[in-house]
Amino acid sequence: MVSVEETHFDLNSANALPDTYTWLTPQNQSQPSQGPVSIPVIDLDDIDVIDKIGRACEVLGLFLVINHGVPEEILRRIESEARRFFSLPADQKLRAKRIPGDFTGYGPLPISKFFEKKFWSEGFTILGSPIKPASAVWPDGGHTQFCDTVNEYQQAILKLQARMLGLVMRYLGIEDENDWLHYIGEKGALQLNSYPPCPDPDRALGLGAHGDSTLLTVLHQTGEKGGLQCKIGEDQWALVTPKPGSLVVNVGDLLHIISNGRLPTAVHRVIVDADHHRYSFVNLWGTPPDVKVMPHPKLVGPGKPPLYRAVTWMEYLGIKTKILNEALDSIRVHENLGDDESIQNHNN
Ligand SMILES: O=C(O)CCC(=O)C(=O)O
Ligand SMILES: [Fe+2]
Repeated sequence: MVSVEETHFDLNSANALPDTYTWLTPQNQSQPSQGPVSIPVIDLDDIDVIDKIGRACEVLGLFLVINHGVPEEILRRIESEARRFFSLPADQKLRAKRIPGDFTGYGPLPISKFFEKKFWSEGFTILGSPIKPASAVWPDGGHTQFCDTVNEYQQAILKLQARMLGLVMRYLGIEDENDWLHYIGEKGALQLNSYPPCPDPDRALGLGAHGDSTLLTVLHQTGEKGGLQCKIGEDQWALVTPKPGSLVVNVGDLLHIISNGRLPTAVHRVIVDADHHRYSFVNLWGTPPDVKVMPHPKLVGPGKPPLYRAVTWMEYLGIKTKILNEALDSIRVHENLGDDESIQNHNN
């Protein structure tokens, strides 16, 4: 039998793009279409922050946030721990290999299986405690520092996510925190991504187009070049140019559902570069296990039927891992606001 280690292709030492990674149409346009759209920068200290963050969520579903309160020092530490992990020899990283059906683990990003070609990236997903996968990688105690950093990073980002959710809820007219505090769980999933320099970046893709199964995703990226692109139209992508001190935030499917379709899920993808090794640290924040996510009662009413049925985060993740970009449609119970003719019967 061929072992996993033998079939593992090491992106970090490759000097040509294998066929399995080569997209037939150029993916990485050297001039990404920016169009008239620019990515909003939201200052959390801005006096009009509620309106600005709400509009950013409503228009594009993706923005940069500054004055976010996440200590610089924590961002530096997660970066250094991720570099320490990804620079390990392949066989050591593979000790935490993701087992099919599991979210946690190292390997190609979970959405890869939906795409015809492979992505020029490696990912390490941590849902729940990092101790088990990290101690498999570093059995001699080297995992402690990694786990402490992951936990601190997640705590800091969670605080930010909860603060931003409160602002967005107020924008939507949900003023009382008792009407939204139940969405806040202990922590989300953490996705560490590495995009090594690529020998033929125009024909490769770091990560294919998708929306996240989250309330809000908060992402910290390294370097000045960027790589993340946000979909702004049919085949039109805006580069999310990094801004020092900022974090990227995007609306995920859960918040889209809660907002009853008012806030769009930001569809995004990642392009790669010939020289620049980019990393991203993505906090995918969902709801507590027992919470049924559905259009918020305050956002439905006469002429505003609920567009989606209720799902828990885990149920939705399960659907997403089966049908990815069709997941939202599969739980849709009503086509459009006010369109009474279009009720879908999903019991068929
Ligand atoms: O690396 C990035 O900028 C995006 C990663 C991403 O979209 C994800 O992990 O869901
Ligand atoms: Fe994503």
